[in-house]
Amino acid sequence: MDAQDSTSNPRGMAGWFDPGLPPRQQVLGFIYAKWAVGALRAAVEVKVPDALADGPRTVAEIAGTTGTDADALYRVLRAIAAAGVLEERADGRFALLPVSEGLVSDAEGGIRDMFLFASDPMLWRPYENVAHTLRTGEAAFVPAFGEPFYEYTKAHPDKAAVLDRAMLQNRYPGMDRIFDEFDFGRFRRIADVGGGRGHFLAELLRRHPGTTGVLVDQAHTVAEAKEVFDGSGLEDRVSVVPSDFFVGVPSGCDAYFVKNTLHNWDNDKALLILRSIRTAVGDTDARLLIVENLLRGPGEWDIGKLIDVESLAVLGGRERDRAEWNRLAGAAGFAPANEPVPGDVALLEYRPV
Ligand SMILES: C[S@@+](CC[C@H](N)C(=O)[O-])C[C@H]1O[C@@H](n2cnc3c(N)ncnc32)[C@H](O)[C@@H]1O
Repeated sequence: MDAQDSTSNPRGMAGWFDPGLPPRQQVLGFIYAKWAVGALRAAVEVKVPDALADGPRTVAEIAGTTGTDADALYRVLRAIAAAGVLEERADGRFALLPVSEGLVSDAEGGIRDMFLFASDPMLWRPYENVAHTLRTGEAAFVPAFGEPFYEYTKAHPDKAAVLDRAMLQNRYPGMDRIFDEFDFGRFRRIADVGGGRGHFLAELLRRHPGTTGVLVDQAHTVAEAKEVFDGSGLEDRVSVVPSDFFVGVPSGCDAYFVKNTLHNWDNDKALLILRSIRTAVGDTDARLLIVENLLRGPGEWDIGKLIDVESLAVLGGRERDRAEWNRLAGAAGFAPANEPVPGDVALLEYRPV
């Protein structure tokens, strides 16, 4: 078995250990990731991948395009190449590799915005003080930025834009499997609660021409939904409804899709969101469709267990296993209606009771 297999490696991230060190020191290999991410983030910020999009370039050429110091740039690029993200050629030119092509701006299937969000100080600085969260239970984001994450992004439009743009790229192979396997076509009207700018709702509507959709998110986020829907041909099939999901969500839908959103919140807050949905469902048979990491059991490798610490330290949120989801949904008045497989992103269907 490949030690770096992200889905089934029984020893977690053993591929990050440095076998060149004595066993008691090998965990220092995790620190290499910090060095690599810091260098790569800088290169992505100044758009080195864009400068290489049309082919290999010398450091002088890249420094000219990106407006950077050639010596510092060379050292950063050399480090990134050593880490396997760029190619450093014998003739002194640097080139993109398949793993760096997705870091070019607007690359098809790319993840530049997601990479910049995930390595942004918003998500980075809480990691400087996860011990605060351990000692107090409070998200480390709060002492670092003076307020909770979503209040901070509401007050800082530039940071909200970093988040919202990243969510357009919040897409993994597990999600494609869900789109392919789950029959969304059986619904007439689907609400995407906390649906960001509507990227997923647009894809659902495109795949299922018989459905209509309701995009539900904060006013400043749905204000940008026109970027997704204008000119898409879907304009007549979508309603955009700015709402605070703690207060209420629109009724009249036969499915309420909530993706990568409930994990942002602790059980008390997540329950409020689910109760808003349950109120909207009323006495209909509308379904609750939760898409989140579904945690595997004790001792098993699961990337969701690492994401859980980010949810905890940044947002005070949590990833959950099946029993936790069922308890939460049950408290809001929903019963399980399918049997998703843990260990990846999963769609949990619930019916109202
Ligand atoms: C992590 S994002 C997920 C976005 C999208 N569902 C996805 O998977 O890409 C969480 C979303 O919850 C929204 N949100 C946060 N607080 C909210 C509130 N009080 N009412 C409605 N939406 C809210 C955010 O604006 C954001 O779009």
